[in-house]
Amino acid sequence: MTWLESAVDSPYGIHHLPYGVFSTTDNPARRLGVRVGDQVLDLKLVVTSGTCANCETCTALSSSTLNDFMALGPEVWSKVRTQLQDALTDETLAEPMSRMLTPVADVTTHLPFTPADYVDFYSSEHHATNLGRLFRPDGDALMPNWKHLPVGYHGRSGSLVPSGTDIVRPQGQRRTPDGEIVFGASARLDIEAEVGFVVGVGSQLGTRVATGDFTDHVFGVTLVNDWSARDIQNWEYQPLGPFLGKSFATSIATWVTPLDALAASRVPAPEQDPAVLPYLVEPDRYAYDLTLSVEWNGTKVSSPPFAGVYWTPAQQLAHMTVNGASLRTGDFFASGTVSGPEKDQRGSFLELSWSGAEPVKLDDGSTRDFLEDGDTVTISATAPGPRGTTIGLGEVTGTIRPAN
Ligand SMILES: O=C(O)/C=C/C(=O)CC(=O)CC(=O)O
Ligand SMILES: [Ca+2]
Ligand SMILES: [Mg+2]
Repeated sequence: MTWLESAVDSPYGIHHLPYGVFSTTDNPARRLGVRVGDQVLDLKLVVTSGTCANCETCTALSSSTLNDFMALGPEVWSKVRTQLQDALTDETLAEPMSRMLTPVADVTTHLPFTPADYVDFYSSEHHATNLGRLFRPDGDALMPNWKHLPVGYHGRSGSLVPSGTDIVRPQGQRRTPDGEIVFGASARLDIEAEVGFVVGVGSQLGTRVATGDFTDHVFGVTLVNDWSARDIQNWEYQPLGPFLGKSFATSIATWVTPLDALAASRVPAPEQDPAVLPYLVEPDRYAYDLTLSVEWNGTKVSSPPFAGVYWTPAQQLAHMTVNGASLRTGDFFASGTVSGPEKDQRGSFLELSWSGAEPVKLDDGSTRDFLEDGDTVTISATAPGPRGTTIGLGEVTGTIRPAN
């Protein structure tokens, strides 16, 4: 058991230990931290208090971004995680280590890693079916390729922002219902509740990553809100996919949950029919049992279940490298909007309000279809941890500011 009282029975207990980058008013330098209970453990102080003379791992842990540590690979990740768990349960270290803790309420968190490329998939069958109905009511809801490959698009990694960043309402072109082409602030600003995966270990250009090698490359998981301007998107997207309707900002949670922490949350992934091509077959097909929660101005409006998503992150990784495209440390790929079969499991407001036909009621008595200026959306998630514990993923939140 840990000596840190706030970590006992906490969704941020020693079974979790997510990594982030933080600073404080006293010390504005960005440094790596591990969240434990209601505290942040300063990894730079941990390293400097030890006797190690700049080994690769200690140098990486003294960095201002997770990239160097993520590049070291799964053996190092596991070793450091075990060492942290040992230290946090060693009573003799309680006193010296307490001096390396800062309350989470007193820190500012930043983007935890320097993003390389960013890819967003479209892997929830319920979401893709709903969007197909709403965007293309005259065609089949699912495109003919959808069950054969994880559909995705390249996003704009420079517009990934940390949780808490205000989101300025985007402006752009759209077509009015009368067919007029106009320019202005988006009137259909939406969210997408997603789960993101951070690549630690890269790969060589010209080679591919097998589904079974997922855990050799992926460091951890973080929640995503892929803000989407539906009016801009609906006019621009054919035939090359989303562009300016999504690239104005994508928010990510600032705590990265290591994959090791989610070992107990593995559950069988949905069966796939038709059978997939051999490069998408998984030696051990599993999903992660994360239940997301979407709050709109404090009202919980949805609980999207990630375990039901049709394409797994291992398949997404294999697909995005099957042509020989290389991976780099800091690459980030998101699941796509997570929507379940039930109405209160939909991961976007476009679906929840059925394009405005069924407004969503908030606890303050107001109703909404799309986002208004001043609205705040917070996405959080829980997962089962080992031995009956719970893991709480770091939340991703953002508030809408008026168009410039
Ligand atoms: O069906 C479409 O044309 C568009 C779909 C999306 O907007 C979804 C997207 O960004 C991918 C996802 O989040 O699932
Ligand atoms: Ca998306
Ligand atoms: Mg976006």
